[in-house]
Parts: sequence; C-alpha cells; structure tokens
Amino acid sequence: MYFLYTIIASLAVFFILKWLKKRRYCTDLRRLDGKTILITGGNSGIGKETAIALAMRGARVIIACRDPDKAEKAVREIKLKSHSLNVLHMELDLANLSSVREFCKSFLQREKKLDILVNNAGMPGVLEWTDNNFSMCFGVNHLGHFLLTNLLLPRLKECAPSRVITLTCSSYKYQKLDFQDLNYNQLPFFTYCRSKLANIYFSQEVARVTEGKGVTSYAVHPGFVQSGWTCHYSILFRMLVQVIMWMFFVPCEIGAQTVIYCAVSDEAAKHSGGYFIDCRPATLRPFARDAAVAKKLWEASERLVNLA
Ligand SMILES: NC(=O)c1ccc[n+]([C@@H]2O[C@H](COP(=O)([O-])OP(=O)(O)OC[C@H]3O[C@@H](n4cnc5c(N)ncnc54)[C@H](O)[C@@H]3O)[C@@H](O)[C@H]2O)c1
Repeated sequence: MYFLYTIIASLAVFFILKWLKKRRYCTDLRRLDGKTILITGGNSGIGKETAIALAMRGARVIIACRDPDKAEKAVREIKLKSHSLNVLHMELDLANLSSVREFCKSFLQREKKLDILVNNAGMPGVLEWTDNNFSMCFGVNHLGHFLLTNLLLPRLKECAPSRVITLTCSSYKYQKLDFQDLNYNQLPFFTYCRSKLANIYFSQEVARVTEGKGVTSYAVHPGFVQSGWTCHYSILFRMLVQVIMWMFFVPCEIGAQTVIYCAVSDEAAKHSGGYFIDCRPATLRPFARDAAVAKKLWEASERLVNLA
C-alpha cells in the first residue's frame, strides 16, 4: 500500500512541477534579415539564448560583454547553434561609465544600424560597488543601461521603427525607490529589487521621450530562469539554489521567449512602455506606473551619469 502512495505522491509532485514550469513560447516566426541587434551580457544565460534565437532569424547580432575570452567562446557557440556567421562581440563594462562611453563611440563608428537594443546584462543582489562608486545593482542594472541607451538613442531613432527591450524582474514589487538614497546598498535582495524597479520606470520613460519617433520600449520579466546568476555567491548557497532552480525554474531557452516576442511582435508594439511576462502584456502594481516617479528617476540619472 505504501508503495502505491509513494507512486501517487511522486506523480502528483511531477505534474505540479510540470505545471509550475509551463511557459508560453513566442509563436511569431517573423524573420529579422537586415536588422542589427545589440544584446548586453549576451555571453551567458538568457542573453545568449536570445542571441541564438535572433541570429537564427537572420539578424546581425552583437553581444556586448565584459570578458573578451568568454565573449569569443559565446560567439562561437551562438554561430554554431544559429547557423549564422553574422554574430560578433564588443567589449563593454556596465560597471564603468567610461567603458560605456567608449563602447558607444566605437559602436556608432563601426555600425551604421541599430534596430533592437536588448538591455539584458544584470547583477543579482550583491553588496559591491562599481568603478564610479554606485551600488553594483543600481550602477550596472540601471545607470549603465541608462547611459548606454541614451548614447545610442540617436541611432535607434535614425533606424526607426526600432525597439528597446529592458530585462526587469517581478521582484520589483517588494521595494520602492528612495530618492534620498538611490545608491542604497544594504540588503542584497532589496538592492536588486530596487534596481529592477528602476528598470521598469526607465523603460516607461524611454517610451515617453521617444513617443512619435518610431522607437518603442518594453520591460520584460523573463520568469525564474536556470541561468548563471548564482556564480556571484558562495558554493554552499549555489548548491542549495541549484536544487531549487532545478525544481522550479525554467531553462534559459524559455526565459528568452518574452524577449524574442518583444523583439518581433506587432502586438507587443501596441503596448510601448508596457511590462511583459510569458509573451503577453502584464499589469504592474500602481506605484510602478507612476509617470512622475519615472520622470524624476530619469532626471536624477541624467545628473548621476553627467549626461548634458
Ligand atoms: N535568472 C532569473 O531567474 C531572472 C529573473 C528575472 C530577471 N532576470 C534578469 O535577466 C537578465 C539576464 O540574467 P540571467 O538570468 O541570464 O543571468 P546571467 O548571470 O547568466 O547573465 C547576466 C549577464 O550580465 C553580464 N554582466 C554582469 N555585469 C556586467 C557588467 N558590469 N558589464 C557587462 N555585462 C555584465 C554577465 O556577464 C552575464 O553575461 C538580468 O537582467 C536579470 O536581472 C533574471
């Protein structure tokens, strides 16, 4: 009898886990021939899977990464899996604003087109500082991408219709921004939540400042994904999280689906400034839709990165 109960319980757990991990795929099969796509942090995790999928559709894909060796290895893998030779990497460290400026300068010199910018790179909750003394999460996840997008906006406008896709996280809802302490660096998880909330306000403000100029903007929660973000933590934490990830998180290929959807779908384009989960628009908590806060963050960020 116990044997029967064990089998029934195992089957129940199996189907519950399967249901929890069920996700929608992007069913829009549009090709992207002739388009140039820039993906930050495209050498691993969701960014790499996005790069493979978009290169497969014919786009020229540029991954912007910190480590040239890892980037080169990723480029080889993306080419192999996508059967495309139109993939390359460029050096970018979002934790260093001079690196962001250097990157944009050489990108604009080298590349005549930019149709889709994917602000994918991200740091999980860590209590570190960037080269410019910003908290690592706020500095990399928000400020680095803020400067990058602003410096590339003229090219995105020239290439309109064009898109800016910014990876955020549903954990945005656990924190609010404190304008007295944007550089908050105390509890790692909350530091991460605040940076991901900043990504949402940023994405909305990109939509507002580019309204009528052919640039659309999307904030994407990719789901909880089995990627490499745990590499920033101790081996013990990694082992524990690995089990949880295996049980509840989805593979990177699925995590990339909503990004791909926002890159190609006409339906998504009707919701510029929107928040997307599982290949469809999702509703944000009211405080995360506050246009005045989004504008205030934009202006504060302009000052912090010295954007005239
Ligand atoms: N994995 C999840 O469950 C999950 C959930 C919600 C949101 N996200 C978001 O998805 C995005 C992709 O994360 P992932 O899960 O693929 O993790 P990942 O760690 O595999 O990828 C993050 C990428 O960002 C790059 N990066 C980090 N700091 C950088 C810097 N200073 N300059 C340039 N590149 C830098 C890393 O090298 C890496 O390639 C992140 O923005 C993350 O916040 C992930």
